[in-house]
Amino acid sequence: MESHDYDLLVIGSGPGGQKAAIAAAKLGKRVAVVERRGMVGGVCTQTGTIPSKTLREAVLYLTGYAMRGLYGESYRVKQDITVQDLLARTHFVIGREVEVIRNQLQRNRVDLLSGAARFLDEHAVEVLGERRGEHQTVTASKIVVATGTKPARPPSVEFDDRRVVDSDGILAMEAIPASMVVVGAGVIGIEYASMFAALGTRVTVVERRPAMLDFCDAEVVESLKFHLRDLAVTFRFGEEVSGVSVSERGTVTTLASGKKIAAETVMYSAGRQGVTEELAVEKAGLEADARGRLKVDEHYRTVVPHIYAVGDVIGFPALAATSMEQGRQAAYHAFGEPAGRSDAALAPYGIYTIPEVSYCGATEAELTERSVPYEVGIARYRELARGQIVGDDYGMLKLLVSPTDHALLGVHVFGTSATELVHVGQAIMGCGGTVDYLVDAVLNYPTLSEAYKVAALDATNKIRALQAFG
Ligand SMILES: Cc1cc2nc3c(=O)[nH]c(=O)nc-3n(C[C@H](O)[C@H](O)[C@H](O)COP(=O)(O)OP(=O)(O)OC[C@H]3O[C@@H](n4cnc5c(N)ncnc54)[C@H](O)[C@@H]3O)c2cc1C
Ligand SMILES: NC(=O)c1ccc[n+]([C@@H]2O[C@H](COP(=O)([O-])OP(=O)(O)OC[C@H]3O[C@@H](n4cnc5c(N)ncnc54)[C@H](O)[C@@H]3O)[C@@H](O)[C@H]2O)c1
Repeated sequence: MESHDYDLLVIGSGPGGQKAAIAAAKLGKRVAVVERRGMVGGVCTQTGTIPSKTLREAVLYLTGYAMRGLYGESYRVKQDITVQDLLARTHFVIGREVEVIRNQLQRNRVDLLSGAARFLDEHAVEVLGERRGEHQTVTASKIVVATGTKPARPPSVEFDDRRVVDSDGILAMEAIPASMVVVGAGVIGIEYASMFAALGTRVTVVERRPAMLDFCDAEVVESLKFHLRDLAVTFRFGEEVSGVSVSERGTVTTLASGKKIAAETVMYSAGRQGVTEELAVEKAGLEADARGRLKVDEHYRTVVPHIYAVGDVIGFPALAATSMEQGRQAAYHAFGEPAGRSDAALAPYGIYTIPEVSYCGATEAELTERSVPYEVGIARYRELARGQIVGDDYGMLKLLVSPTDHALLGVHVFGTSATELVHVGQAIMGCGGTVDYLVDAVLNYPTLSEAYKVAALDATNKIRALQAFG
């Protein structure tokens, strides 16, 4: 180990890279992270999770959307919302987050090397700085690749970062468009579609598949579609974009079916590509697949045992939360530190649409497919005092419960604070708890968490009613 500059070299400072670096530093290892200038914190902090979630918060606040149930449909905090209003908050949060990350790395004595990394061999990496000729070679006994993804850009479409953009380009928009086509109804597409719809943009979502977010609870997705349609979103499912033409007057998106859609802006959110091209992975004995992703084993080891890969560059589930955990697990494994394995089946999903969606555990469709019997318990926010107080009359929490042993099989939440609430159910499932705990528990009042008790009572009442038949 002593012959190398570092015990661990991490390539990429997104959530996966950060946690790998800090975990190794806490084990007393000499660690460095390589990151390009202006990208500290990764896609997560600079162009993905943090900006999109801050933008959403700014949209919710300034449009007064969440309060319209209380004060009426015309309620606004600010009449003419500008891009500057929205982006000011985003830039502020990004700046603060970058400071936090830099500080955490510094106080854990992790070196931050500025530049683009490229493998020279399986232990050596060249770091190319911004200026010509500015480069250094570093060696490490273990390496973690956490280089993430970038938006996939179909070669047939000309992105001009003004009228035809992807989720990176949308953050540099100059004005809020009156109309927009969103290509791809994945999580990114639907999150941005709902933000712009709340701002008053006429949004058309084009999706090749016949449905969206099909991994979520079908009833929740139905409710979400209903809400988005109510915000004037048009869905074109089962339709493929065949081309986009641009002129000074705007864009025209042509679908394979022959339909044409005129809009001020087109936002592509049709998948992402692993960032491995510039890394020269072949020099280290690695090979990326057609989508730029690296293959790993259950310990996040690539085919070269001292090189690990974590985060979006290894593909599904490609979330900030899972990337962080993979980073920590990889570092522990690399240095022989025992680590408990987190149960992937209990990793929650949080979709920051307006309204938001979150779930953990199984869906009804999965349980039906596996012939697992379940009972459903539902709580509607409009019947909760807190639901009334916050003006959410559409939210709901659904529990899927085993009628035999009362185990909690899944939690699905739609509406205010869904992404926070889901963790109560996750904790119960993670600890092998049952719905009976919720039936007997006393919860703060008035809260949205009370939904758990209401839904638990609903489920157990139904189970009891069935048992009456013997
Ligand atoms: C619009 C959007 C919204 C999202 N919202 C959410 C959300 O709400 N919740 C959630 O959990 N996830 C969300 N995600 C996904 C989340 O951002 C990713 O899962 C997460 O960022 C992946 O982390 P990572 O560690 O793989 O690295 P990334 O964050 O992808 O960062 C990788 C870093 O590696 C650097 N890098 C690449 N190549 C090199 C090189 N050769 N040399 C040096 N550095 C290099 C890049 O510059 C980049 O900074 C969102 C993503 C997008 C795009
Ligand atoms: N809240 C969150 O957790 C969150 C938020 C945003 C992103 N993410 C992560 O980022 C990743 C990338 O998200 P994404 O939405 O870009 O990718 P995705 O692959 O999930 O969705 C892309 C969609 O575009 C469709 N599509 C592709 N080409 C098309 C075409 N020509 N015409 C019409 N439709 C087309 C695909 O059928 C697919 O449904 C995901 O893995 C997601 O987990 C997570």
